[in-house]
Amino acid sequence: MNAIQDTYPDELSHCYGCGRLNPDGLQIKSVWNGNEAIARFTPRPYHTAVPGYVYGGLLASLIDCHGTGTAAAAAYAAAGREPGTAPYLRFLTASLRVNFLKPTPLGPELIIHGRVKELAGRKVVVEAWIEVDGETTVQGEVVAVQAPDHMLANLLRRD
Ligand SMILES: CCCCCCCCCCCC(=O)SCCNC(=O)CCNC(=O)[C@H](O)C(C)(C)COP(=O)(O)OP(=O)(O)OC[C@H]1O[C@@H](n2cnc3c(N)ncnc32)[C@H](O)[C@@H]1OP(=O)(O)O
Repeated sequence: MNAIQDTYPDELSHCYGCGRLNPDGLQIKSVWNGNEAIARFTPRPYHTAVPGYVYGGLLASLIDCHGTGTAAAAAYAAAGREPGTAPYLRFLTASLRVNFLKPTPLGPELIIHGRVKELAGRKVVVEAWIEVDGETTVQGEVVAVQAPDHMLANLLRRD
């Protein structure tokens, strides 16, 4: 199945965390399975906090962009629409909460989970957590709000 980020139009694909057109970014890929979205990410050696452990800001970014990706995938599913079709359901982070439960080891692949807690109107609340070697090390919540029409219209205008 396609990652939701691969269905975003080019103009909305430059985000540092999840833009497929940002060569310097993290290029997070969130795959929706009908119940939750999963992303996989293997931190690089330079994503270090202290030797052997992942930098917390990176972990927060993973929760952030996987949260907005989960929101988009869930919103398309709830509307019975094909992901990536216009009018675009693209979400911005209104609020991001991250709890670092234990240090996250640097080296193994991280699995980022996203599940919808609430979906109503333009707002989706997503609970997300990061699992590594079968343990949850980070837990968070993202309030994602659908990008207002005027913002999208500006970005999608082709001169
Ligand atoms: C540019 C296109 C990009 C499209 C491309 C986007 C790339 C995305 C990237 C991934 C993530 C990021 O880094 S995004 C970058 C960081 N985030 C931002 O810069 C966002 C800056 N903030 C904003 O632009 C605005 O505050 C918005 C759009 C998020 C919300 O403004 P709004 O559209 O006027 O929303 P509003 O009608 O007041 O509220 C809608 C619902 O959301 C709730 N709500 C609003 N803010 C909050 C909040 N902080 N915490 C809890 N809930 C909130 C309201 O109570 C309401 O719930 P109810 O009454 O309906 O229940």
